[in-house]
Amino acid sequence: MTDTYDVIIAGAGPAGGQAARDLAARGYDVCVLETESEEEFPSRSNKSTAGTFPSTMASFNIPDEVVMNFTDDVVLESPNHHFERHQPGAVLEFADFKNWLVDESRADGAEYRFDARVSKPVMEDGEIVGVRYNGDEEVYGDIIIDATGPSAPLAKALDVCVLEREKQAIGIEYEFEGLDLDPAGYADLTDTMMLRLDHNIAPGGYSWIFHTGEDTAKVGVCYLQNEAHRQNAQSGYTVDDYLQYWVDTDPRFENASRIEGKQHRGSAHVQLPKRMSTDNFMAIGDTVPTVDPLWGEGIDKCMRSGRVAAATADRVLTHSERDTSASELAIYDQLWHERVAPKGKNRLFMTEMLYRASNERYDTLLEDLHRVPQKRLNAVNDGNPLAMFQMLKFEDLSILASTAKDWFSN
Ligand SMILES: Cc1cc2nc3c(=O)[nH]c(=O)nc-3n(C[C@H](O)[C@H](O)[C@H](O)COP(=O)(O)OP(=O)(O)OC[C@H]3O[C@@H](n4cnc5c(N)ncnc54)[C@H](O)[C@@H]3O)c2cc1C
Repeated sequence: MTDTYDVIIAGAGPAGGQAARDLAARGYDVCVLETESEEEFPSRSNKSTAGTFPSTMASFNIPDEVVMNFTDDVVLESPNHHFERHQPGAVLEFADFKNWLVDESRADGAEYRFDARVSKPVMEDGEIVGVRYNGDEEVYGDIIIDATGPSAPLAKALDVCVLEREKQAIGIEYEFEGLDLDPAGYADLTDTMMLRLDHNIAPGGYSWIFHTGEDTAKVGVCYLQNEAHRQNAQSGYTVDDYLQYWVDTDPRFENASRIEGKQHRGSAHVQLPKRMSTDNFMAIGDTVPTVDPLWGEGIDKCMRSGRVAAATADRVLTHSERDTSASELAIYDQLWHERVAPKGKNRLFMTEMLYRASNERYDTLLEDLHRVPQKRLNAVNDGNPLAMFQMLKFEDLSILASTAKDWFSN
């Protein structure tokens, strides 16, 4: 077993798996270190609802075999209203998807070491040249990529990204059977992905029901422990308690039961990254962090960050003089802002405003959505400031002012 590679990747999630896939396909020696055991992979890291859209499926050639259910529409719910939009999607079986990434990259020659918990960088003359894992084992590479999600042991040690506790979103999800997907008074959730804005269920965040076929669905809650959460929180409630409260009070769950062993939980940081690379090093996926602030779409973004990191590595490694210095790898940061999270700042600002709004404002927002032209909705979703401004009402000025105040004081 060689212990020196072109690229070492810590973490076999969507970001690390995709980076390994692209690099192996280009003929580089790649080694992926994953903390979980191969037999149970993914276990703790099987955290995602894994709702995706056709553009992701096509861009990364994701096969139908890892899809649990193809959906037709996206539904937004507030306490008393809903808004439906035709937007095809696919709910993946996240575990199968992660294993598919491993198989694909392995087929092109990537080497995987499971049961390999990365703890810190191996440094030489102030630069990372390898990683330490499982206590005292070491492996070396020209480029090291941290793709371990929020644990980020290498990025933290190199001071590349500082993940803020205040910006950590936590999520919990169960898979259910026996759901009533089309009761009177609610949207028909058959073949849909539904997101609900309701501080009684997810204070400072949102909840969801993603249909996975017949009478089954993925049902979850996530929120940031921010000011909006504190204002609306129920004393002593954990994220699990909120999900239980929803299940106990919503008639759609009256005859529903949890599917044994189908529980997913995890976290991601919703914040703007400052930098993502340094000498011989790039941080990708939720290590950066990369997840879309507004709707928590992380798979597409993380795979795209893996892809632009692989393209950057390819660019610097093809030179006969391999220059993997910070200034050469900074192209990754540039590509990230252009191709992974364009208008990231605007979308983050919009998200912070959205979660500060009241339940009553969520109701009026959803009523308004029926009247807003599709083109403008697309522009809002793309983070267009003018389109965002056009959605505001007079009563939003105080939210706008407090969001702006916090934004500029941080
Ligand atoms: C509850 C929940 C629901 C979500 N729903 C959706 C959704 O519907 N659609 C969507 O697009 N996104 C969703 N996301 C977001 C998406 O899952 C993440 O953005 C994405 O998984 C991040 O990918 P990643 O590769 O950066 O990191 P991760 O998926 O976190 O993968 C990191 C990998 O690194 C490994 N690892 C960790 N530490 C170490 C270490 N020290 N050494 C070695 N290996 C290590 C882990 O075991 C894991 O395999 C959801 C997230 C959560 C938590």
